[in-house]
Amino acid sequence: MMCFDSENEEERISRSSRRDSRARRVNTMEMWKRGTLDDRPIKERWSREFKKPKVKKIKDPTEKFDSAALEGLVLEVHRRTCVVRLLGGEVINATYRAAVVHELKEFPAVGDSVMVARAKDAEENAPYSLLRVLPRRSSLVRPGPKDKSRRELVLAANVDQVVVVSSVAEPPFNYGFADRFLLAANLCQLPLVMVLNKTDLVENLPQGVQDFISIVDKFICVSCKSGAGLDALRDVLKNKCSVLSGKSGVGKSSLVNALVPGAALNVGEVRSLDGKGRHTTTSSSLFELPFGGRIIDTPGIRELGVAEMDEHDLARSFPGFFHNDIFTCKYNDCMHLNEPGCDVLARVRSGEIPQARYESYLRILHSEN
Ligand SMILES: Nc1nc2c(ncn2[C@@H]2O[C@H](COP(=O)(O)OP(=O)(O)OP(=O)(O)O)[C@@H](O)[C@H]2O)c(=O)[nH]1
Ligand SMILES: [Zn+2]
Repeated sequence: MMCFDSENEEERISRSSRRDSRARRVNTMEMWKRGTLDDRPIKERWSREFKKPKVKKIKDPTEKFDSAALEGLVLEVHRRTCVVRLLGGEVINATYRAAVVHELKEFPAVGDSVMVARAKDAEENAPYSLLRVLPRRSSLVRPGPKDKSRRELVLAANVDQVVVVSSVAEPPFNYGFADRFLLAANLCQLPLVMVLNKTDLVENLPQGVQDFISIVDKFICVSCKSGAGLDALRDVLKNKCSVLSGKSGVGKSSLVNALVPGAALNVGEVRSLDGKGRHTTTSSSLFELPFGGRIIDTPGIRELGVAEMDEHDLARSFPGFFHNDIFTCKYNDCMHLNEPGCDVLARVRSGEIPQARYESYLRILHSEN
């Protein structure tokens, strides 16, 4: 007895439409043999659009606006609005419309330079609209495939360096977090600076941490409590735009407060029940440093939901494994685990690739989420 549950029904329909298209092909063959084949391009013969062309008018996002567009810097990004500081210093809210986002294939990110304007006949307190995101000099992008709406998630724009704040104790050094930022920074060709906070709590750095900092571009040991290392950190941040990230509890707020008097971030704030803390998923904040430069305080890559990289992409593009992206392992799909002819393993054994870098790769490869 046949059973037509919904799944079978679907299958049956798809099978029959396959049969139809096969029938059409057969007909075409017949017509060709008989010399009655309509040889107009397939578009002309079949397509509804061709018969009734629909010309899609691309809206000019500026048409409704005054020519007096103003330039500004994005300080925060929310779901539909962003906080922009205009060149004149005024801080405003600008909404970004789907059309703009569609045209840019991109959402605005903290650190972007943008053009905003008010609608032509708007009142004084009407909101601004975002017209354009000016070209980016660099950006920190979440590693992994683009998400469903096929956009890259830019964590911060126009940045010079990525600064990861970790604590050496309480909570202990978080390798997974550091790995992800090291990967993201390397893939975006941005230098990574590791800030090790709470050094007042330990005599010596644990061996694992020492190994890890050997593969970052720069590291600075600080203590917000004693003030040690803060001057060295100021030197590193001076006149640069740095993305700052750190897991909860490592002392990032204490650090920002020490660097930007008046930032008034809550230290040791009670966190929400879900444990994810006070950050909303898309916002970040931008702070001007009193000694020159700025910092962008971003929620972590993990908090943003890591779109896992395809593991073969990871094996091919892991920073520091291959020169000029030339894959030198014997097998194309080598994951550098124990495959014969693996050049990465050979160079880890010879010391050319630091063991810590290889371990960072393994941690990302085997991480879940
Ligand atoms: N011993 C020691 N404690 C520190 C240091 N820096 C910060 N702390 C403490 O670490 C705890 C967390 O500090 P916060 O600045 O709130 O850490 P955070 O990373 O901003 O954490 P969230 O606000 O949860 O994101 C607080 O109790 C601080 O007093 C330090 O250098 N040494
Ligand atoms: Zn390999």
